[in-house]
Order: sequence, then structure tokens, then C-alpha cells
Amino acid sequence: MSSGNLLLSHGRLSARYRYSAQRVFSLKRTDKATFSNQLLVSRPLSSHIATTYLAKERAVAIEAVECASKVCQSVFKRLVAEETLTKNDKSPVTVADFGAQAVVNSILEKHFPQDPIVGEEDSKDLHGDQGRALREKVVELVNTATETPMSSDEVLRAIDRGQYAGGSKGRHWTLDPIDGTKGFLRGEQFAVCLALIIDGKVRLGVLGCPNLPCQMDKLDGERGVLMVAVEGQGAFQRRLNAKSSEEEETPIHVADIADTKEAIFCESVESGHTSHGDNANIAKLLNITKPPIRIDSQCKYAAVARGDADIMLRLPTSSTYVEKIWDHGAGNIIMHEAGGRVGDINGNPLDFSAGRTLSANGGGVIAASAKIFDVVISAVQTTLAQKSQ
Ligand SMILES: Nc1ncnc2c1ncn2[C@@H]1O[C@H](COP(=O)(O)O)[C@@H](OP(=O)(O)O)[C@H]1O
Ligand SMILES: [Mg+2]
Ligand SMILES: [Mg+2]
Ligand SMILES: [Mg+2]
Repeated sequence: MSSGNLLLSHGRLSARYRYSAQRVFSLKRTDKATFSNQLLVSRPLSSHIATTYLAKERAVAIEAVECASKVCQSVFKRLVAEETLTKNDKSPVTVADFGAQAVVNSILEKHFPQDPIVGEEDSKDLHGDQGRALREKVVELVNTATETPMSSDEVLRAIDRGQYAGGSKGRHWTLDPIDGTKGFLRGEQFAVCLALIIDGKVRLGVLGCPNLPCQMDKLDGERGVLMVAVEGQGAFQRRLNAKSSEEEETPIHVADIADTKEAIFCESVESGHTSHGDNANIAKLLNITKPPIRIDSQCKYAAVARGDADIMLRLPTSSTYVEKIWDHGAGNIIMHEAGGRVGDINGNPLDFSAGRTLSANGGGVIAASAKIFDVVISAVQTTLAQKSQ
């Protein structure tokens, strides 16, 4: 497989995107002011937990996401990296999807038995004789990760706790056990995404990003990042699966740019999930000269939230696709708490109160630092208006 480096220089900032032999995304951006600011304040998790709003939910969500991330990584090591796959075989990601959803849902059930869950997956493909082979693999996988062994029925039931319809009243979780399934199979970026919605608003989000570099100035250093945000408490990054329970958290913030011509934008790797052409036209209107960085999954939100990139563009590829709440819940609050804004193509905030999808929104998702968000939305509107002429 080919590898290459792309080195970009643009005055105040420099960004370097390196595609290793495995084509795993990593990047470096030197922005002394922003980065040293990020490193200044860090505090142990335990001091954060004691008194704050949603403290228990935060700790449980981190535990669940870390556990599911381990499940996904073990599947990747056993099934994908061992090259036992035929080219279009999607079964490892399927096993990991179901396994991770069962693990997260059973941890949530243990601590918050009353809370319903809107999860991406359901167990219908795992039933009966037809589903036996897959079911057995999933049950085996789940039992490598849980303290108390789970029967086949318990695993199926745990997966199906994710069937809640969502809505505007009360509280529920939303889970994407693997977001960026295509990235997962390529050994690139994917994320385990969990968010808590109360009365239609996301209040807590956790993103487990096993392949994301921990530090943007250490390209070949450690990978595996967990991002967490609670409403009103800021957004933080910590190492994923850290050994110590006293893991230090570092506050994250969007980059402080005033002019979009300095911006780096990011978009999905998959042209079916975002219109690369529309995104490029928007970038032109914003005088952006750097090529986009392409990343799978909600790791895009993570990259913008910690200042590795400035704008996330997800322009619809079809008028019929409706975005799902589990694809944006965790990323949405992490961006907000990091000083960013998120909206649809009209700039309206994402509405998580409409059920399992973002059907109350106008399509697409745009995220950027609050300072430049309105300018980005104007460029989106201009591009879409030109297209419809
Ligand atoms: N036509 C479409 N437009 C936008 N998103 C789509 C899409 N078809 C599938 N998706 C979603 O895009 C997600 C991945 O986004 P990205 O390309 O940014 O990594 C998928 O999540 P899963 O991988 O969890 O299924 C899937 O839900
Ligand atoms: Mg997804
Ligand atoms: Mg998924
Ligand atoms: Mg999917």
C-alpha cells in the first residue's frame, strides 16, 4: 500500500497530514497559543466527579465507551488485521457493531435501568438458524468483555434495549456502537459514540476514538483518545483506556481563527455521505486554499473541537437521506462545549427532539468555531442557491 506525506504551510499555522502504511489518519498542527493553552489546565477526573451535574452519568458513559472501544479493537486485531477477510466481507464490523452495542447497553442498564436507549443496531439478523453463526460470534465476543457471563438471550435483549423511539420528553441515551464502519474496516478512523438527551437536548456526550492520535504534535506517538463533554462544563480529552482511574483530562477548544481563508476543513472520506463537490465550492467561497482532510466518523467533530481543523462540512448527497441522532449527538455537545457551533444547511441547531432522526432539520450538518460559523453558513446557502438555478 502506498504511503505519503502532505505538508502544508500557511503562515500562522502549519498542518501536516500523514498517511502511514496502514493509511491511518494522523495530523499535526502547530498553533502555539491555542495548544499551550490547552495543556495548561488539566485536572484529575475524581475531583470533577464528586459534585457536578450528571457526574455519575459521565463516569458510566466513559466506562461503557472504553469497554466498547476495547471490544472493537479486539475484533479488528483478530478478524481484520489477520487478513482472514475477503475483500467485501463486512462480517467483522457487524460482529463488532452488535458486540459493542450489547456491551454499552448492558452497562447502562446496570446503572440506569430506567433509561431507554436509541441505538443504531437491532438483533433481527441474529435470530433463528440463519443468524446462528453470527449470534455465536457476538455472544463469544461480548463474554470476553463483561464481568458476568451473558447468555445468548441476554445479549439479544441487551442489543434490543436500543429500540427506543426517542422524542422530546424525559431522558434517553443514543448510541452508535461503531460510527464510521468503513473507516473501521480500513484501519482508519472510527468512533464509539454515546450521548445522553434530556428533554430533547443533548446534555452529555462521549466519543471513543481508538485510532486518533493523542497529541497533534506527536504524529507517531500514542493513539486512542476519549472526548467527553457535559452541558455547561466544557469539553475534555483524555487517553482512551488509560490504566489509572486518576486519568488526567485536558480541556479542548476550537482554534481561534478570525478569517476563513486560514481555515482547514474536514469532510467524510465517503462521497456518498457528503457532497465533496458542494464542499469544495463552499471552501472556494470562503477563500480556503488548503485541501480538505478526510476522516470517517464523528472523529471529524473531535478534530474541529480540539483545533486540528476548523470547519466540518457534510452537505447532503440526496434529498431523501435523513441524518440519525446517533451520528451526531456526542459530536454536537463536544463541539458546543469546545466553543463551536453545529447546524444544518440553514444554520439551524440540530434538533434532537424529533425521534430517532434529525427530521426536524433541513439536512446536512455543518460545524465550525462560533466566530466563523455564520460566514460558513452564508457560503453554504450561496452554493446551494447557485446549484438550484
Ligand atoms: N447517504 C448518506 N448521507 C449521509 N450519511 C450517511 C448516508 N448513508 C449512511 N450515512 C451515515 O454516515 C455514517 C458515517 O459517516 P462518515 O462518512 O462521516 O464516517 C454512517 O454511520 P455508520 O458507520 O455508523 O453506519 C451512516 O449512518
Ligand atoms: Mg454512524
Ligand atoms: Mg454505526
Ligand atoms: Mg451503520
